[in-house]
Amino acid sequence: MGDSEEIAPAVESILATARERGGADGRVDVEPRSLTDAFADAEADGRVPVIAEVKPTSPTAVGERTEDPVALAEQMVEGGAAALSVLTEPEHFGGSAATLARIREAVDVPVLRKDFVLHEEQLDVVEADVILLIVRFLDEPGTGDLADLLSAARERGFQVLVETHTADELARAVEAGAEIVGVNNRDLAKLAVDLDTFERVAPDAPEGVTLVAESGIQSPADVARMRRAGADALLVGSAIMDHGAPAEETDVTANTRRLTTATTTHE
Ligand SMILES: O=P(O)(O)OC[C@@H](O)[C@@H](O)c1c[nH]c2ccccc12
Repeated sequence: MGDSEEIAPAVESILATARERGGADGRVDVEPRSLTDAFADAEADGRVPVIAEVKPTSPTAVGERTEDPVALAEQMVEGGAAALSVLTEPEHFGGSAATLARIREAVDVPVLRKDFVLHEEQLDVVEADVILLIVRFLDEPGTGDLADLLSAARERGFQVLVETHTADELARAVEAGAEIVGVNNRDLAKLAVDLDTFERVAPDAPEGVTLVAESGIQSPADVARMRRAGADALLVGSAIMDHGAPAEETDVTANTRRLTTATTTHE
């Protein structure tokens, strides 16, 4: 897996199903909504660029949200989200490609397809503005090559968020030509979150790369911390979805707004 650490069993199981999952016969041809323009528009409007994630559940979540994902997505946009991320992995995250298509139809912000894409044909499952490629899971026996998948995605019109977790993975992402790089604060070997990860890895990113801090961002103080460390944008799921809380006590719009209105001096 690029390093010697064992992958958490939950992630192994996600990967095992991802390796088996087929793609689509046709080839998608996307007219993407620009992610970097959406970030710039948010900044111009005084909002922190946040990619809010529609994630019905996850291996680390305490519960599940059963509301209509389209309604949740609309509330996120209402709360100032610059873009949305939609999990399409069905078995461990409760996602679906059809849900992503419905959400993309309902909003006008860019939509990221969050999944474990390992092979080129898996790019063709659904149109999205941005697609995620996870460095740690590529360039392995039985999976695609990062640089090849990056160009295959771009040929279809996708923008690509390349996810890293270490300095070595960041170097591989840059080498492969990534322009938008995510640093995941969650270690997929242990599933533990540590915001130091972004602070450690971000300084190595070359000028001109758009940097997204991913996972574990809970509060306006966390937003401030990631922004001070150089995050151009943040990817937030759990703190907005509030998995454990009952639907009537969860205000997704307010959860999103709390983070999009954070200032760099928040403590
Ligand atoms: O719910 P959080 O801690 O705010 O994290 C969101 C997002 O970063 C996380 O869902 C994620 C980051 N990389 C992934 C890869 C696959 C699935 C999920 C993810």
